[in-house]
Amino acid sequence: MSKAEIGIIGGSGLYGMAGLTEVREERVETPFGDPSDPFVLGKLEGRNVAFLARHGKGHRILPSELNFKANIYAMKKLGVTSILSVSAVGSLKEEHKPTDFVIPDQFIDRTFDRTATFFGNGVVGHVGFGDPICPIVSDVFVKACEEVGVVGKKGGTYVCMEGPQFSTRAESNLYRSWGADIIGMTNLQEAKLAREAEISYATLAMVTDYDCWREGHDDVTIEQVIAVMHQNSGNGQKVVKAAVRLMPSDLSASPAQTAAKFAIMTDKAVIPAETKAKLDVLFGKYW
Ligand SMILES: CSC[C@H]1O[C@H](OP(=O)(O)O)[C@H](O)[C@@H]1O
Ligand SMILES: Nc1ncnc2[nH]cnc12
Repeated sequence: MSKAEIGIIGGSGLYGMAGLTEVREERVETPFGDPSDPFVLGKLEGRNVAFLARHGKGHRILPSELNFKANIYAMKKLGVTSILSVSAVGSLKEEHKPTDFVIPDQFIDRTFDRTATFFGNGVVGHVGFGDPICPIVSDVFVKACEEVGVVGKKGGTYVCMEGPQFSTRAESNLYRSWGADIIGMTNLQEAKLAREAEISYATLAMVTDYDCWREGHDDVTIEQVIAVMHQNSGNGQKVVKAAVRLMPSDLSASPAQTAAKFAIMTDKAVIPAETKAKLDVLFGKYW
């Protein structure tokens, strides 16, 4: 039975959601191990939501240590069809100022220590990822920002770096020369796995700093990130609440909802039973 329709992943500085009713915590078991934390299930704006603190309560899990597969699988198991992700990011452009929100629509991958596919172990699949963000959820975030009265810029390229150290100045300038807008350490793997799981995914990226490229300006520090996040997490929660209300209950127009339909290359007859059992929640309807 589906327990939640809309998933919310809270990043650095967003470890809970105000305004939930009928709140209960639930540990979700997955074949990939434990998600970052127990899920907080409840109602927000009359909708069933599932909140997950990406780095766990108390911020215990490094970006490279995140069990992205368990987090996204658990969302699918709960019945989630869309994910509202919230993240802190550095700005790579003058025009994106600390406290601005950006809703990115592209990624550049600079990670090297993560796996981000549910396929493998006898089943080969390839989903399209040319447009990695769901346009419907992205629009919902843009409209929610307008309603709340905060700057919410539609589109932009998010560089996903490995971390946990911040970038060197040479790297930061390289990403700028590529035309990238913002930088963070977490969103690409979530977006990839959400796409395989046919969940519509978008991110509300909260600019906290100018990374380390801006002359005459201090390089990013964690103190700065936390100070801006504290200042902004109230607005972030207001935007998420409005986004939950604005989310269409029918997302069938989103390409994400059928992304795996033609993805599986492997002859169904040769997919190992164990792999099928493990991935049944995700792809059972296709075999
Ligand atoms: C706290 S600064 C670096 C940290 O913040 C971002 O996390 P999240 O995306 O979960 O908000 C960034 O990706 C890094 O993990
Ligand atoms: N400058 C930065 N680089 C990477 N991740 C970040 N998260 C917040 N600010 C960041």
